[in-house]
Order: sequence, then C-alpha cells, then structure tokens
Amino acid sequence: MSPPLIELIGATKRFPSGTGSVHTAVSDLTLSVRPGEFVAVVGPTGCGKSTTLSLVSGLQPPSAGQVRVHGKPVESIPDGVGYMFQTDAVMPWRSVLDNVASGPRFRGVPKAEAREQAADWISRVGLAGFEKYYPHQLSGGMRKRVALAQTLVTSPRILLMDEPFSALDVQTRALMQDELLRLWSGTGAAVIFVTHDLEEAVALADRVVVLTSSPATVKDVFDVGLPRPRKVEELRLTEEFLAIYREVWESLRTEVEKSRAGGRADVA
Ligand SMILES: Nc1ncnc2c1ncn2[C@@H]1O[C@H](COP(=O)(O)OP(=O)(O)OP(=O)(O)O)[C@@H](O)[C@H]1O
Repeated sequence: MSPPLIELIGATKRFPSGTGSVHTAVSDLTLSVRPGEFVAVVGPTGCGKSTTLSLVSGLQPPSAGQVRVHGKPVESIPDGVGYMFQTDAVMPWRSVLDNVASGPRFRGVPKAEAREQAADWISRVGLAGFEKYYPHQLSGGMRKRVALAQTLVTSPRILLMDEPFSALDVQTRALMQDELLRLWSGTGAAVIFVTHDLEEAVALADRVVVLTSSPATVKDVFDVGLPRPRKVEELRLTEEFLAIYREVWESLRTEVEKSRAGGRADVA
C-alpha cells in the first residue's frame, strides 16, 4: 500500500477569539489520505471543516500536532496542490483560455505551451469553442467547468475542495459531480472534499469522515465500497447507496443535534 500523501496527526488549531479567550476549532484530529484516494469530510456547520483543509494547504499552521504532505511537515503552501472553493477563482477580466492558462503561466510555463495545456483542459471539461468567452458570458455550471480546468491543468497530486458545487442548482451539481469523478479517475490524485451534502459525500468518496461538532475531531470513518465508475444520479437510487447513507447519517445526526443544541441553527 502506498504511503499517505496527506497526514494529520493529532492536529489542533486554536484561534484567538474576539473576547481575548481562545477558540479551539480543530482538536487532536488524525487522518491520512493515500494517492488516488477520495475522502469526503462532513460535519455540522461551523465545526471546523474548512480549518482542517487550511491546515493541509499550509494557509494555517497547526497549534499542536503535525500536518504532513508528501511525508514532510507543511511549513508553507505545498507544491502540487489544487484548490476549489464554493466561490470560484475565475478572473472576470480574463478570457476562459487565459483564466485556465494563468496557473501554468504562474509556474513559469512559456505562454504558447500554457495556452496549449489550457486549450486541452478546456476541451476535457466540455468547453471547447468557449476559449474566447469571458466569465460573465457563461452560466454558473460553465464557470464551474472553467474552475475545474483551472484546478486540474497543473496536474495536482492533491486536490482540496471546499464545497465546490454547493452554489449550483441540483441538476448542474450532479453533472459536475460526474465530471469531477471522470476527470479525477486515473490521475492518482488524493482528494479531500468538504461538503454539507451527505449524498454528495457518499456518491463521490472512497471514505467518508464524520467530524464531531465543534471542535472538530474525527468521530467515525466509513468505507464506501461502491464500484467505480459511478454515475451519481443512478447511484443515489441503489439500495447499497442508501444503506451507507443511513449508516453515515446515524453518526452525523448526533453531532448535528449537539451542534444545534449549542446554538447552531444550520445543519450539515
Ligand atoms: N481565522 C480565524 N480566526 C478566528 N476564528 C476562526 C478563523 N477561521 C475559523 N475560525 C473559527 O473556527 C470555527 C470553525 O470554522 P470553519 O470555517 O473551519 O468551520 P466549517 O465547518 O468549515 O464551517 P461551515 O460548515 O460553515 O462551512 C468557527 O467557529 C470559526 O469562526
């Protein structure tokens, strides 16, 4: 079995709170992800999911414990990491082609080659013919495709995704989930995918990690033994899917209830 690409070992993150005290967002969290593994992270609203991702991305140093990527402690933003967030990082003043080419350009790839790589990825995400369009001329789903191409064009070994599809309508979201699985399969990239949507987590992942209500630590880990390739819309209707969904929800439900009791109205 290949060694983990991402390791959080007893990771804890504390933030100074406004009142001068300290708020613990993540507590003693241990999780590892191997190459080619797709891990979904779910937990009640505000429990510390994004903070967990920010530890892996090097945006936040842990207050205690260790965070390793490629076997080395994370001290700054590690190489080979692609990000995708709820709000996409598409630049409105640049064409689709230049948006996608900007990552390779930033890494020093010559312009013509960067544009060639970008055109290839634009076509892979189904946007061939839209290279010269600007983001405002595209639908939300198309902009997400641009963001996917932007993320994947640099062939990241690690993909960190924080609710990337949550702003999309249901049908577009399902399409994008399928697209993500198709484009990710065979890349060997390790994925951590944070979501509020338990269906999305089970449909996409090899493992679903349930975090506790704040502060976040790992409560349960569920293996999703559903075969690949998957078509999420079809998968959702199967007995196997529903059985895993129910099991994960049982675990998550208690944390959501604790979180609600603690004053968080939103649920996972
Ligand atoms: N930079 C920061 N400074 C202070 N507190 C922070 C900071 N980042 C996060 N927090 C706090 O840490 C806690 C966890 O936040 P985080 O965004 O990680 O939760 P989440 O589970 O991703 O939330 P959501 O479900 O709403 O997306 C929150 O109480 C938040 O206010």
